[in-house]
Amino acid sequence: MRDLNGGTAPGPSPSGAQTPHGPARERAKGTVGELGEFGLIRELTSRLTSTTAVRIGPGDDAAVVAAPDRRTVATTDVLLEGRHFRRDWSTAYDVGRKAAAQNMADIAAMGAYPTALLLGLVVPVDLPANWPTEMMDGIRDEAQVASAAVVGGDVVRGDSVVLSITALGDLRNTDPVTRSGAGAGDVVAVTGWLGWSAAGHAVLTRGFRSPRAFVEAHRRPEPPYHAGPAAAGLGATAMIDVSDGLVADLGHIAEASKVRIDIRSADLDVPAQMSDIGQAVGVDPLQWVLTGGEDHAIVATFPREQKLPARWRVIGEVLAPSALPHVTVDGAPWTRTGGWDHFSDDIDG
Ligand SMILES: Nc1ncnc2c1ncn2[C@@H]1O[C@H](COP(=O)(O)OP(=O)(O)OP(=O)(O)O)[C@@H](O)[C@H]1O
Ligand SMILES: Cc1ncc(C[n+]2csc(CCOP(=O)(O)O)c2C)c(N)n1
Ligand SMILES: [Mg+2]
Ligand SMILES: [Mg+2]
Ligand SMILES: [Mg+2]
Repeated sequence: MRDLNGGTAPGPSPSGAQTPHGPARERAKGTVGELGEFGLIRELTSRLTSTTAVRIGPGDDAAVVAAPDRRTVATTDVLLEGRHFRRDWSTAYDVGRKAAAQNMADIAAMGAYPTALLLGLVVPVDLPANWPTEMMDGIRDEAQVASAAVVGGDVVRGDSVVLSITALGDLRNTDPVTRSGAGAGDVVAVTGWLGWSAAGHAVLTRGFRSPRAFVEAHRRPEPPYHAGPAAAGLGATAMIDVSDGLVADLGHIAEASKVRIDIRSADLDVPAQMSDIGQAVGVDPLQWVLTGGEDHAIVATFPREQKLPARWRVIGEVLAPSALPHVTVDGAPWTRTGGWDHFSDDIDG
C-alpha cells in the first residue's frame, strides 16, 4: 500500500547533509556529478538556439513544434560509447554533430525537412562537465545546418555515455518517399559520400590519425540533407540513407519493393587516396564503398527517363526479382557482409 502521507521520514544522517536519496557525497570538481541533474540541464539548454517552428522549447513538460504539413515525420537513433564512437577518437563536439546528422539523415531520406530534435542523454557521474556541453554545441550546430532546433530531452546517470536522439520533420506538402516504391526499370542513384567513414574508421582502428579527410569523415559525416526533399521533387520512387552500408541498405529497398537491385561497381567513385589507404592496410577499398556505413549518403531509385542533377551519380538499376539475391554487384551475388549489423560477429567493431 502506498502511504499518501509520505511514508516513513528518513532519519538524520550522521554526516548532516541530506538529499532525497541519502547523504550528499563529495562530487569531483568540474564533473556532471558536481553540476547535478538540474545544473546539467541548465548548462545544456542555455546553449540552444531556436527556430520559428518552435512554439514552446525546452523548459516545460513537453515542447510544441509547428507542423505546417499536418503530418509529422519521426525517427530515433541511439549512439553508444564504444560502439558508435570513442571519446579518444572523437571530440564531444564531433559526437554531437554525428548524432544529430544520422538522425536528420533519416528525415531527409523520407523526403522531408528536419524541424526538431529531442536528446536522451546518459552520462557517468564522473564525466567532465564540458563533455556534454560541447556535445550539445555540436548537436545545436548540426541542427542549424538543416534549419532544425533541439526542443527537449532528458538526462540520466549511467555507466557509459549514450545519446538517444529523436528527430521530427515536415514533408511540406510532398509525398513521403518510402523504401517500397522501386520498380523494375528504375535507375539507382546516389548523392553524398560512400566509404569515407569506413576508411577513416580503418585508419583510427590502426592507431593513426591521418589522412585527415577520411578521419574527419568518420568523426563528422555530412549528409546531403537537401537532396532528400529534392529527390522527392524529382519523382524518386524509393529512398534510404546509407547508415549500415550500400549493399545492406539497398537490400532494404529491394526487399521492401520486391525487386532485385544490381550495382555497377565501375560507376562507384573510389578516390585515389582511399585506394592508398586500402593498400596500406590490406583492404580492397571497394569494400568500404560497397559496405561501409555512417556517411549517410542518400540513395534513391528514379524512373529511367528522369534527368538528374549533376550531384547524383547513377550506380545501378532495378530489375525484376529472380533467383539471385536482392542485391547483386555486377550481376553476381555479393557473398560478403553487406554492411553493419549490431548483432553480427562478422564485423570488426
Ligand atoms: N526497437 C524498435 N522498436 C520499434 N521500431 C524499431 C525498433 N528498432 C528499429 N525499428 C524500426 O525498424 C526500421 C528499421 O530500423 P533501422 O534502425 O535499421 O533504420 P534506420 O534508422 O534507417 O537505420 P540506422 O539505425 O542504421 O541508422 C525503422 O522504421 C525503425 O523505426
Ligand atoms: C568505436 C566504433 N566502432 C565501430 C564503428 C562502426 N559503426 C558503428 S555503428 C555503425 C553502423 C551505423 O550504426 P546504427 O545502425 O546504429 O545507426 C558502424 C559502421 C564506430 N562508428 N565506432
Ligand atoms: Mg535506426
Ligand atoms: Mg536510415
Ligand atoms: Mg543500422
